Amino acid sequence: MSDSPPEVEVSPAVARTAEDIGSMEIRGAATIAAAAAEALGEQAAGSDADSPEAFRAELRAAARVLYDTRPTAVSLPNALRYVLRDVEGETVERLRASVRASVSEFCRRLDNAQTDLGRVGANRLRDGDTIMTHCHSTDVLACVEAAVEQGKSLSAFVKETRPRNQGHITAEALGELGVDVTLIVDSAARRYLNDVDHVLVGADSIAADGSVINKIGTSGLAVNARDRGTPIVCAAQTIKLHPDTLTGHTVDIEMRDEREVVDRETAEEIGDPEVLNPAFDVTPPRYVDAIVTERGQFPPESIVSLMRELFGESTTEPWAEA
Ligand SMILES: O=C(COP(=O)(O)O)[C@H](O)[C@H](O)COP(=O)(O)O
Repeated sequence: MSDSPPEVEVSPAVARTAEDIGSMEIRGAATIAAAAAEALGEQAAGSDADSPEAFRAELRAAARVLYDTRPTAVSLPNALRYVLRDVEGETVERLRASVRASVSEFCRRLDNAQTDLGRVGANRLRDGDTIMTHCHSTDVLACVEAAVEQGKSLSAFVKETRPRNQGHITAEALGELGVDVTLIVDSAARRYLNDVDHVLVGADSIAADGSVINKIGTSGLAVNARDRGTPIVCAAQTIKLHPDTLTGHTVDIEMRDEREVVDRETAEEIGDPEVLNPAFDVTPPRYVDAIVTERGQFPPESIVSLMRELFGESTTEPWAEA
């Protein structure tokens, strides 16, 4: 999180996107990345800055407001960095055009990466396989969609994923793809793991040691899957690789409002206990069989080489790029 407030006001479009990310109206790491990039584009399009310096200051402020929404998905700072890195121009008009081109290029790459990743993931799935999912990941759905396009017939156990029930979104999306869906409560996962060929999860961030940071409950599912001998695959575009972890930084786990877990009235009825609501957890690499990216699949322990190739040794704050 940034440590000081933005020095200039941001456009209503940026403020709206930031609010929607914070409230999870816009959610999921890839979707957040695309929305943040597009918001920078809207900031540029609507700017009436009278100098290149003022224009750049607005972009920096917008990046900070967007960055401060949710802390765990690294796709957000990676997207901001990507868009701002290539912004060039001596006039406001040239800068504006440059931001818009950069946003389009970013969104195009994001879409292509998901399609390519889907094909890689689909190759791991066989006709007649059963998968188990946790939360809602568009990268996971891309793998399933590609497998279905290859003519494979699949079944799925879908964990509901308390407290926000993102599993319902997954159930609907898989059903539309023609997958035979069974919805289960989170605590039933272990019971059905013997009937499952692959656990498929997404990621909000992948650390340099290959740890997968994803929706709370992923690590427990992975440990159970390992115990049952069920392979666990993480589908994650390279925008989920967390470059700061190369230099030893840890990933900040978002704590959300306790009212997502229990409403005020019920809390009072049960003696008003302390409620903790972490949104994500960390799955150590030894519980993950493969990380599927648009660049191929990797054992988690080797992801560090790809990370170095893509990001170098260190990164700056996203707004430092503008
Ligand atoms: O944990 C979540 C979403 O959490 P939340 O609902 O709290 O945002 C998803 O598994 C990842 O973000 C990957 O999603 P995608 O593959 O779509 O990027």
